[in-house]
Amino acid sequence: MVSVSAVSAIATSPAPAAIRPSVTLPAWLEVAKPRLIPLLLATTVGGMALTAAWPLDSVRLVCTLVGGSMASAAAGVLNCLWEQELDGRMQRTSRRALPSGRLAQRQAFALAVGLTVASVLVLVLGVNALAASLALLGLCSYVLLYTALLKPRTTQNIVIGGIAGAIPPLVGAAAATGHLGWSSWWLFSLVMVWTPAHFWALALLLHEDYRSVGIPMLPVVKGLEVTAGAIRRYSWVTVAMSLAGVVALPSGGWLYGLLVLPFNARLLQLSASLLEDPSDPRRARSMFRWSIFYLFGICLLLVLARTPLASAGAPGALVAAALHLAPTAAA
Ligand code: HEM
Ligand SMILES: CC(C)=CCC/C(C)=C/CC/C(C)=C/COP(=O)(O)OP(=O)(O)O
Repeated sequence: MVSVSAVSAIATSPAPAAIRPSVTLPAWLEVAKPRLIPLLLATTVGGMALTAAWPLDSVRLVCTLVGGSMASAAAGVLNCLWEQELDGRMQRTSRRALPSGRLAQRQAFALAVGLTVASVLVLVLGVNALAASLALLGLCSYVLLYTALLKPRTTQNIVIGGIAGAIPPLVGAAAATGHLGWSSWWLFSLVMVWTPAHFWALALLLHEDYRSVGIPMLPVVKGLEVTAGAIRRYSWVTVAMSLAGVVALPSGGWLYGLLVLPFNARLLQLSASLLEDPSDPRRARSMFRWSIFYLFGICLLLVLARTPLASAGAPGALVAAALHLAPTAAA
């Protein structure tokens, strides 16, 4: 896998073929796409923090994160297997373990099966059947819906295929409570509307690579301006959706609502800047990086909102303190 720093190189280098990953991972680890997993787990924890069952006991928490990581890793390996030939033809991915022959297909397949079985076992035995089923649904929707069906066919591949990446919050909520409340669907929706700004910013940097292999990503088919316009619109939708977190949280919504504002302001600023010059790789790169920081930030705020201080209803406490002080001041 190519790291973000390699993405930087893509954006600035006139010869993308010369790009090297900043860190070379062992082949078996690389195919599991490990760099994506921390953010997928952060959204899983976000899904948990939205439930009344937060905080979870540590065994359940650890089993969910281990099982979720293994399901995501299995999905990554299956994606690499499915796209082995395509990856070999794209400059960004041609050095991946399968196309470059560092890992045999049979070994990768055994790894994917092993990870899937282990993930289901950990989730069923350590969490519950709903969390296990949702993790399997996430895996299947990434591999079958996004990778096999949509990616080679439509510019809306990542909009509909975004379902896969939005499932981890549902896994988190299911792990916490055994069912899916509307607040878990809120975080699911937020990740879905966040995905276009995240991915199309990267696609602006990589559009020539996608064009060369005929993958109909939005900038390839509709051009850079249309893509930047779409990123701008989805950024607005993401901002609007993020604000609903104030009511989705069982407590501490006020703190979340306050602290999410700078994250949103920066998202809108970067999307406006990108629209001014969609061909500027620095702007696209900033947008891509912020998208990742943004979603981590949202999940962190959801957890912060459920800390005892925030849950105590601090605005109420502030008002009470002010009322208490007022007579003293008047006297
Ligand atoms: C359809 C949905 C998505 C698509 C098409 C997509 C696509 C991509 C691509 C192509 C990369 C570059 C990978 C590389 O360097 O090889 C990337 C990076 C990344 N994606 Fe996404 N993504 C999607 C959704 C998500 C979701 C839901 C998350 C987590 C919640 C996520 C987290 C990340 C992270 C953390 C990176 C940076 C990896 C690094 O440090 O190298 N993505 N994404
Ligand atoms: C619950 C569960 C297991 C959910 C799985 C979610 C999951 C693994 C989402 C990954 C989304 C993603 C990073 C796609 C990469 O696009 P790409 O495959 O087009 O990127 P590439 O060109 O780098 O291969």
